[in-house]
Amino acid sequence: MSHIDATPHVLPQLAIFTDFDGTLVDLADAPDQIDVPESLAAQLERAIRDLDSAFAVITGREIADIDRYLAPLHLPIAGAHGTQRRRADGVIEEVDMAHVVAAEEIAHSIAPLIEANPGLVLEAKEGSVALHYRQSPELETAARIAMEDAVNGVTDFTIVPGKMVFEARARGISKGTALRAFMREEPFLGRTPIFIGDDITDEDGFIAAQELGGVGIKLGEGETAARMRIADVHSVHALIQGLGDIAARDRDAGDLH
Ligand SMILES: O=P(O)(O)OC[C@H]1O[C@H](O[C@H]2O[C@H](CO)[C@@H](O)[C@H](O)[C@H]2O)[C@H](O)[C@@H](O)[C@@H]1O
Repeated sequence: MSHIDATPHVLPQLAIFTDFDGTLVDLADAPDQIDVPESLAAQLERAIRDLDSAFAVITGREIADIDRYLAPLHLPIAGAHGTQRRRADGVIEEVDMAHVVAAEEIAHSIAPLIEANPGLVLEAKEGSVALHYRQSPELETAARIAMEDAVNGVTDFTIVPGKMVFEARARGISKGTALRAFMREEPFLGRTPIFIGDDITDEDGFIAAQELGGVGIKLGEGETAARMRIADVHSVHALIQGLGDIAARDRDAGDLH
């Protein structure tokens, strides 16, 4: 008679990194119109406890935005595409003033286009700029040209296209550099990184996670470097909760031996 080993497999200790818009919350018509489920913060808090706090948000938004949407949580966060970073010990790293000034100059150059086209939305962030055309898709080309002109006027900035948005950020900074920085620190150090995201700006995060022995998980369709895919925001919530449950199970099993 064959013997089936019923012992559950023990997962490596994971560090979970996730994007915010389109991954933790569904997309909306404008940045301030997202619907954040009331239960989300509590649900994340439970999973994060089970993951020994090895959980961070890596987003294009500013840190303050995520704090507001996930209150009362105060997570490790990389904001503005890696320009800002709050470490797990709560310390917020200083943003390079040159990047702050360059982003202000870009926002200033774009301002006349916004005044002439109320359907465009400009988000001036600390060290990066987003120009949204979701409400006026016919202005995509005008938005791209205006961003290119503005970025050409400053040193060392680049444009990353996102979902109905052109984002300007400093060269050499990305979600990948942010993930790598977290992975050099406790409580992430030595763990296996997983990065979950939905957009082109998340590709650097997928690549970094995979180069560090982990996995990128892409939500939805489209070309990607990520090795795995997930269907929707609801499944992301379920995945995070499930990984937390498994981490708790493995820890309890370890305690018994
Ligand atoms: O890295 P993320 O957390 O995905 O942030 C990327 C950008 O997300 C936001 O814009 C996107 O979501 C909006 C709300 O759903 C949507 O209206 C817009 O079209 C999307 O591009 C945010 O406003 C940006 O600052 C982030 O960089």
